[in-house]
Amino acid sequence: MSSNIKRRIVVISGPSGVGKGSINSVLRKDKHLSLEYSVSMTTREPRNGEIDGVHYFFVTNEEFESAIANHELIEHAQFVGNYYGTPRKYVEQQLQNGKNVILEIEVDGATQVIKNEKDVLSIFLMPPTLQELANRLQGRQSETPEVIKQRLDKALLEVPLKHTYQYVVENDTVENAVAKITDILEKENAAQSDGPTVFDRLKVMMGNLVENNYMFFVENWEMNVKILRDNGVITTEEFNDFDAKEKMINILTARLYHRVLAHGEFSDLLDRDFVENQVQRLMFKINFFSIEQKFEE
Ligand SMILES: Nc1nc2c(ncn2[C@@H]2O[C@H](COP(=O)(O)OP(=O)(O)O)[C@@H](O)[C@H]2O)c(=O)[nH]1
Ligand SMILES: Nc1ncnc2c1ncn2[C@@H]1O[C@H](COP(=O)(O)OP(=O)(O)O)[C@@H](O)[C@H]1O
Repeated sequence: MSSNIKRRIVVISGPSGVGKGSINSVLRKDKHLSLEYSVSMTTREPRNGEIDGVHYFFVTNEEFESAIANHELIEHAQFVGNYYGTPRKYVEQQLQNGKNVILEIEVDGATQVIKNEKDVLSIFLMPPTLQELANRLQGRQSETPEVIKQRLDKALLEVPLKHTYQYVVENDTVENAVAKITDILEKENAAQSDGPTVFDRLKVMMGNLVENNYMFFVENWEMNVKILRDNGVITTEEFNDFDAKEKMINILTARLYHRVLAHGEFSDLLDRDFVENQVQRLMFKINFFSIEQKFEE
């Protein structure tokens, strides 16, 4: 394992039926990602084809409640009438074995993990539309119509919480979503990349774009920030630390990367015309009169 690799707890959440299981089963086949899947404990009944100890540890309410009492779970939550929880021992073992551990858990549990565990990488999966989510849930034929309705209602409560995750990834196709999540893991040094990541290549392209097309705005921004320093709005140290060109490149790269993760074809990030066109719009979101940047989507 090279020195800069940092193994992580990878929390992947998203509404029931969005495609978490489908995506995770593809990700886990990619050995270079070193992903181990945390098998959760649940009181839900097994679905057709689900195997105890593989898909879940299927337990009774009493067994689950004693696991809580014995502090055997990293987190737990109730979801549409059943308990779900992550056994601590396996996660800690896998991290010690130099593996990343995927926790496929709902939002309440994810909030506990993000709060209590260190170095968590959190990803929220979104469907292209709510109708598509309903189609997938119905298409899976794993729940009764009543439970499907309950799960769709729960989805309407979970989707607004997606911005509490570091990354929001749309599952339009499993292939596109897997490409995005693979790049995130490599970008976050949770997995070895055998060359520059898409994020790295986008940042180089963005640097060329800013140098060739936007230096007028960089210089203008530097002058405005100098006025802030002269008027005592910012300190000399803040002024000296401010590099408008680097800040613009970083802002534009991060915003475009996150925008395409949430809705778009991942390979477009390497298409110069696409990037140039998107940057023209993103430039309007930069506040050239401040060093703090607050983006509203
Ligand atoms: N908090 C928590 N949620 C879990 C755990 N395991 C599964 N879940 C979540 O519980 C919800 C219901 O899971 P499941 O009944 O398998 O339905 P699915 O989402 O349609 O696959 C999903 O959002 C899962 O991500 C766990 O260990 N802890
Ligand atoms: N990108 C996708 N496009 C169309 N159908 C999908 C996609 N991803 C998953 N599905 C299907 O949607 C249903 C729910 O997927 P699943 O992985 O069980 O979701 P989750 O684990 O999030 O509940 C399954 O029938 C699966 O085959």
